[in-house]
Amino acid sequence: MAVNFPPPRCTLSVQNLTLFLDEKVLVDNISFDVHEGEKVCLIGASGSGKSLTARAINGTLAPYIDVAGDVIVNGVSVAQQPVLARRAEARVATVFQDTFSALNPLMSVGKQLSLSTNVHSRDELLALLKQMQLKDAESLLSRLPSELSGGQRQRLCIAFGLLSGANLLVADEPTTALDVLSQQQVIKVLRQCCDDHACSHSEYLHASPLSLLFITHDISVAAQLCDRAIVMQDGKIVEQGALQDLLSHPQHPYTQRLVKAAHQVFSDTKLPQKQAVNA
Ligand SMILES: Nc1ncnc2c1ncn2[C@@H]1O[C@H](COP(=O)(O)OP(=O)(O)OP(=O)(O)O)[C@@H](O)[C@H]1O
Repeated sequence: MAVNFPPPRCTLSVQNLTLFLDEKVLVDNISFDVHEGEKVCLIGASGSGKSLTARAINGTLAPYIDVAGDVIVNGVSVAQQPVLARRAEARVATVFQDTFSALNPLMSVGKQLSLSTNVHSRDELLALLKQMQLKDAESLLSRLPSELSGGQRQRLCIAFGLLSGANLLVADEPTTALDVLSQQQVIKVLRQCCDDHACSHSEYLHASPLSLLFITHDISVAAQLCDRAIVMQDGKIVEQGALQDLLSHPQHPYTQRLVKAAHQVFSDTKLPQKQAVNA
């Protein structure tokens, strides 16, 4: 007898979102959903509106930007709500390209983790860092953020984000400033957090499957991580669908250019498969 599973829950629903500055439309009537456990990328050129969309989702939009439409996180309408006004279930974990803006430069990593989270004992902190694939965890705890590599800092920021208990992680260009090996480590951690629910083995992290909105201008990085892609150009969504479909049959001229450029980088015309990250 066929078993009917319930459809996955919608973690994030962006509905006809428009962002204006005075008369100028910066993000133009965009709509998309992210379901529980999904890894979705928002791809577009610089200035296409990706970061503004991320800020509307996580509640950090500048107050002078006008908002129309809605953003619904775990069933709660939050489009007009700044982050500090949000109920716990509508909080969104966010990691940015600039890790220094998220970390206190004058406080050791261990102290920051224990002050801003419920993880206090040294053993618990060490276990957490291990989950983030951070080696030499003992020594990391006593270091300042400036004494970590960019990739280590980015994985630390992912840990901070997830420790908030959020089930939605928005990662805004988290690998852009990193070298290729550090990029791979960050992608591997994000994959584990989403796919294997590795983080949910810890009582300190989210209990339900994590959904990811991964923001990038690089479709070849997105291809290593995400299932679905939303392509933005000039504030509008021009195409969305399964990432592998977009890679093999891009419809919109902008997506076609993105895919062609990515194929030129990988001269054998094969983009990296998601599994390659596990190698
Ligand atoms: N706080 C702001 N005030 C005024 N205009 C803004 C603000 N933030 C972004 N913009 C404008 O909105 C448009 C979209 O910017 P956004 O930062 O969302 O682009 P992006 O796709 O994230 O680009 P990048 O990949 O370079 O980060 C741009 O024209 C930008 O100049």
